[in-house]
Amino acid sequence: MKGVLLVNLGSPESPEPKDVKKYLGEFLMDERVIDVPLWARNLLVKGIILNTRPKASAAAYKKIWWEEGSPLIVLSERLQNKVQEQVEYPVALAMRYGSMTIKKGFQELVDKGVKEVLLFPLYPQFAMATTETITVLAEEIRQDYFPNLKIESVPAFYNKPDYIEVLANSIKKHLADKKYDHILFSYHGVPERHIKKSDVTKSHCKIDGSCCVTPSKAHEYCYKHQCLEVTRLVAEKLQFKGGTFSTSFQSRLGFDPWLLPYTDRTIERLGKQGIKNMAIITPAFVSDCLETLEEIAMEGKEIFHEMGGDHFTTVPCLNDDAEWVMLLSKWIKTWAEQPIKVN
Ligand SMILES: C=CC1=C(C)c2cc3[nH]c(cc4nc(cc5[nH]c(cc1n2)c(C)c5CCC(=O)O)C(CCC(=O)O)=C4C)c(C)c3C=C
Ligand SMILES: [Fe+2]
Ligand SMILES: [Fe+2]
Repeated sequence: MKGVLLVNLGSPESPEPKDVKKYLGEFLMDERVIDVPLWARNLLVKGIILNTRPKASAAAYKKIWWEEGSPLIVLSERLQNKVQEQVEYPVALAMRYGSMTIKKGFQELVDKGVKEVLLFPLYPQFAMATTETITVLAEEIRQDYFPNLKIESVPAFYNKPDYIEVLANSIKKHLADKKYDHILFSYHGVPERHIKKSDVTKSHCKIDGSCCVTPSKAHEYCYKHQCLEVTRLVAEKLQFKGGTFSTSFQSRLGFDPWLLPYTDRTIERLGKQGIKNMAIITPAFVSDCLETLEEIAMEGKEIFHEMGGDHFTTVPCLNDDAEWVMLLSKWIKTWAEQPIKVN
């Protein structure tokens, strides 16, 4: 039998500093997230970040936490349940970090008789810190605990026409009665170094403003290219006029150069330039989370108002949107009809 494992990032068990510290410890000690040698990662994460950040992060989590739990987890569960209603194959949910492990997800499927799994990282764009860390860990778990299980992974789907259509429809629906002079597409950032490490050609990605628009094999794994493509394709679909939309990158951590321009500075600049009404969409996330509900909808809004802006609208992530559920279900059914292609 076939089955599906949806995988998202994960969240702390609670918004208390001790749980946030535990979560950040697992997340940031991942060599594909903070990609420095182990001794340096230990020093940076265990020596510095875990002694300073959990308190502030916990305060941020407390502002967005729901009665049912972390928005990211609750919204991922709603998505899983709705997809399960549409497909006949078992659909399980796991998180890369935290207690809802990939191992438990595989076990749940195996217990239902599943022998072939569609591993579905819930990220439209490829990144070493998201898609790759999931597929690598899933393969290790398969080898160690489920050697007979066959796994096929879903690659980044950033440019699939049906995905762009669903995303565009959701934006159109949410902005129908809103005032906006500018739309900002804000994606989670990554250090520039990650882009270079993922460059399969080893020479294409110079992050010079032109490599991402010059065709290359590197783009199959270029996070920046894939983000820019989502902006371009959605803008084309919704016929946004040039100059009325732009792209930026949020949530940087540490002192390395991250992808530019930064979202907070872009919001500030737009406000200073006299934009009075702005809308912001966050297509790197399929579920609303700390980064959209706090960093954008609260902090971003505050920056914009401080700069003299009037209306600041945030478009929700796809979450459990009906068209998104239909699309995921369609992809799963199409996959299930083909012989499995093991990675
Ligand atoms: C597109 C998805 C994501 C990428 C790429 C990514 C990279 C990345 N993130 C950090 C550090 C942090 N991220 C944090 C939260 C967070 N990150 C993502 C997604 C991506 N991260 C999500 C969905 C969330 C929210 C999780 C939730 O529980 O709601 C945090 C924790 C919050 C905080 O303390 O600010 C950190 C830290 C790095 C270093 C990185 C590297 C490429
Ligand atoms: Fe992150
Ligand atoms: Fe690129």
